[in-house]
Amino acid sequence: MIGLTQASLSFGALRLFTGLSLEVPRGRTTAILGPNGRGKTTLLRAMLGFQPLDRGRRHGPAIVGYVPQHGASQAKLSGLEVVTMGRAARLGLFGQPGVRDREAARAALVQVGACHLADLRHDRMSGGQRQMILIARALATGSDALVLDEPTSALDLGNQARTLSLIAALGRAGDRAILFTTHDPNHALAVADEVVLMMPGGAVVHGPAAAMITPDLMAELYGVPMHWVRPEGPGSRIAMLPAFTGKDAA
Ligand SMILES: Nc1ncnc2c1ncn2[C@@H]1O[C@H](COP(=O)(O)OP(=O)(O)OP(=O)(O)O)[C@@H](O)[C@H]1O
Repeated sequence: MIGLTQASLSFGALRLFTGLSLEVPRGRTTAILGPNGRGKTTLLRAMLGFQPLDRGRRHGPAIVGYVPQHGASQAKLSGLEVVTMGRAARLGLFGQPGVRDREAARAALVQVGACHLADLRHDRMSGGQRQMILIARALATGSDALVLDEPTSALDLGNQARTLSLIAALGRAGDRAILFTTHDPNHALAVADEVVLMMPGGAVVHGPAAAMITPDLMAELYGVPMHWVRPEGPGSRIAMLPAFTGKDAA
């Protein structure tokens, strides 16, 4: 569906990836993890076809639903108007959205549970509301591929949970290739089938989420010890946390 074949990219001495082959098929969800500045956004942009490669090939649909990191507010546009912008790539140069485009936008709002935001100005929405509108805009493209750059990073815990549940539900529907970046291994483990680790030093490894989200690999990725926390009780979920010295240190 969407992927790279034998792809290499460096910025001067900074080697982002070399000979990387990565495929996100329809019905699968892939998460990308790596330290700050390692190249996660650039890898997404390469998958989208926005970032030229030094070597190798990108393949995928011409139209991809894209949710950028900290998506800018679309001043003065209503929620529905922002979502309708997702149809732009399907209109001609001077084309105006028609009935089908407005229907697609409304359907996307329903899908993310944000109909109540249709008439609210995007620049007056909270961060979580804006994010739902930007995800709806990506869905309104009608693309089979959905790419999200740190979709939870600016959100409170409630909105993180809602956004993760939505991505997981879209994944379970099985009709899209989904790719997202995250700084939280727990989010990757809960939502993704496959995980890509952009290791310090230039290596990129990928595989099934359960094989990639381990204390050893996470410690190597982030440079701090990591450990599992196994809570008890119904509804609890195993979590991976970094070890650090807190106020209770001896
Ligand atoms: N067009 C460019 N030319 C040169 N360097 C670039 C270019 N685009 C990005 N970089 C550099 O590539 C590196 C990776 O940036 P990128 O934004 O992809 O990292 P990231 O892993 O998404 O970071 P973060 O977790 O902080 O969001 C950074 O050092 C950045 O400055």
